[in-house]
Amino acid sequence: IFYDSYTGNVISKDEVKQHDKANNTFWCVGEFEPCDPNEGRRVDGSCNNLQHPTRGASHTPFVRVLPAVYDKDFEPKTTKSGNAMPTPRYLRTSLWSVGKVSSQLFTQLAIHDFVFMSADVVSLHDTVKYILWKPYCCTAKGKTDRDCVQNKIPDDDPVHRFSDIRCLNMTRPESFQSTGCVKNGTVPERIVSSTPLIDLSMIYGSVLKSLLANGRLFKGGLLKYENSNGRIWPPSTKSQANLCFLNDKPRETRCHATPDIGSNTLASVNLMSIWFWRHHNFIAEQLAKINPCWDDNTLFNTARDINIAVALQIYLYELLPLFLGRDNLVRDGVLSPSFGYRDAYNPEILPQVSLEYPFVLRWLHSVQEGTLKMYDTKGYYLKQYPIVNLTLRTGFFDVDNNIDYITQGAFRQGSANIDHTADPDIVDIGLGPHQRASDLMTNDISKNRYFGFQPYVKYHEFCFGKTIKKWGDLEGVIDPERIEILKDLYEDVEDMDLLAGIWVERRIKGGFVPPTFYCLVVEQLVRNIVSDRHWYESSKRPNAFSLQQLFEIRKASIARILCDVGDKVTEIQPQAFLRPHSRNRISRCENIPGIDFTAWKDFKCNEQYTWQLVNE
Ligand code: HEM
Repeated sequence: IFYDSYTGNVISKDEVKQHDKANNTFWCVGEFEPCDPNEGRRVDGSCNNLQHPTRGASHTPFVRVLPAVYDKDFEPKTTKSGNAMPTPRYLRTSLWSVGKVSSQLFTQLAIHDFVFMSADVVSLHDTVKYILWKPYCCTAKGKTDRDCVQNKIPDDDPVHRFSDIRCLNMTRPESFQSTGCVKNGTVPERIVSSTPLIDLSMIYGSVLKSLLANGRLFKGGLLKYENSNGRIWPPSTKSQANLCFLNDKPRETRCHATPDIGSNTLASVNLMSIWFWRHHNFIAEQLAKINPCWDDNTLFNTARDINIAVALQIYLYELLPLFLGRDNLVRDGVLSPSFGYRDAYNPEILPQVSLEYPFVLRWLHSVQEGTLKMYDTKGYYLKQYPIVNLTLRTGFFDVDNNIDYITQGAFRQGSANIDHTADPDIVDIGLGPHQRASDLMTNDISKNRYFGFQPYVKYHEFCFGKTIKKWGDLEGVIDPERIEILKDLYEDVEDMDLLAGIWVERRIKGGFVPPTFYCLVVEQLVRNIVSDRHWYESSKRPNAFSLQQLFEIRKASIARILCDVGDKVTEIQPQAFLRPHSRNRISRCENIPGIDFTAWKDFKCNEQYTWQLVNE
């Protein structure tokens, strides 16, 4: 059955032909088998909501927490008085100091996991577009291409007053309008290729065909794998021309050919993808030992279901409470207060992502350290490497034991501190050799405007019910010295960009993140839980876990994953998102609890197997 990706309505073969002619079928048309209410989670995300089968699939619309605001022709809005807004780079350099301050609390591993959680619901084309497809935005040609955004650098810029760089490259976000699915002249609605729910899109992809071709081994429920230098890797592309542009050839050759090649992008996504890829196979092997008569399909589907549940369990119950506050998350319905089932499914809420959710996660760019530190297995510091030079460079991990040392560093090195300081590499290099210069956080403010987000004060009102009309109303929300800077930057408090407000807010009570960041992340997580018919804590979903199985999933931890599939990890601290300290000592893996897979023992299968053995 063919569906219009935007409206979700069934369309005819003739209409599909029109899209073929316009060369936009990939974006605008979804083709799905009829739904079976008893089927598990589909890779393409379709049929999650039985009344709206396309919702939950890729290339379907985001929701907006607040309606968009744009100027004429969907250009970014001006100030209340009609003047130009302050330039993104000027805002960034004014609101952030630059330097290196390590968190004494959180590890780099926590940041790796945050990036992986974000990557599950977005896709790389908006960045690839200005790196590869339209690299000319800062040239004269860029002035005439409507897709191009030229982020100006002021002449007195603290860094580039010493260089000739006066513009940072960017393109507008791809939308249903830009891809030709919806007519121009309507509010631009963002389009991405991942499925909107958190379902390990980076491992299994978002298209069944790709999973079958590039993922499944069709043996023992396993994902395809390769053995290189004694390590297990996801399958790699054999073509010289591949996405890993920064591989330092001829030594570095590896590039993943996984169902979603986005696994090659940021170093964090890459590492987490390698671990969760291997973790699928680890689970499948355990299940095969316990249930020797399970066929490949049963092993694969059960391993995938457990792998997704483990990822969610770790995001919700291990990662997020550390940053957002456990009590806050229980109060707001993100964490279940009990160990047992949680049946929160509501078919009236569609499985979608808010446009604001992945956007506000960009605040974490300020918590990214510029260098990855490398340690040996005994915790001796060896060396470090700039993380910005590892984007699209999978080959690096496969040489010189780098993956071993980087894995050790992930749980020993601090993240950047949560403060008013951003790492110099993140704000002046950003994309490494992919661009002459780039500032991730300048792009973030610029994207804020191209997404048409309402001003910060409107989101503050949405989240906390408090109207802010004058600078004085921000007392208690933002420190006075930050308000002083903001006053110099913006003509009026109501002009302040959403992200600028988040950047300077005081931390939330009981957690470490800005309150409006908290509000918009929680808003999405709750939507996720109630709109996902296959939510792992539910007792009513198809093939739901037994209570005993769910209790086992609750034991999952990032430390255990690294013990099971990390390279040369034999000891680690139990709470590996936190730096080791006296109550979180590095100890041997044998002491880290893990899932007991006998909870999945299939007695029918075992009876039959025993019977077979007896007869033989
Ligand atoms: C070295 C580290 C990192 C690099 C090189 C990097 C790079 C980028 C780039 C190039 C973009 C697109 C910017 C644009 O709109 O033009 C981006 C967006 C984003 N980044 Fe990062 N990033 C890094 C770290 C992080 C971290 C730690 C997080 C934590 C969650 C994160 C989350 C995001 C999110 C959610 C987006 C928006 C994606 C989208 O909406 O398509 N990034 N990043």
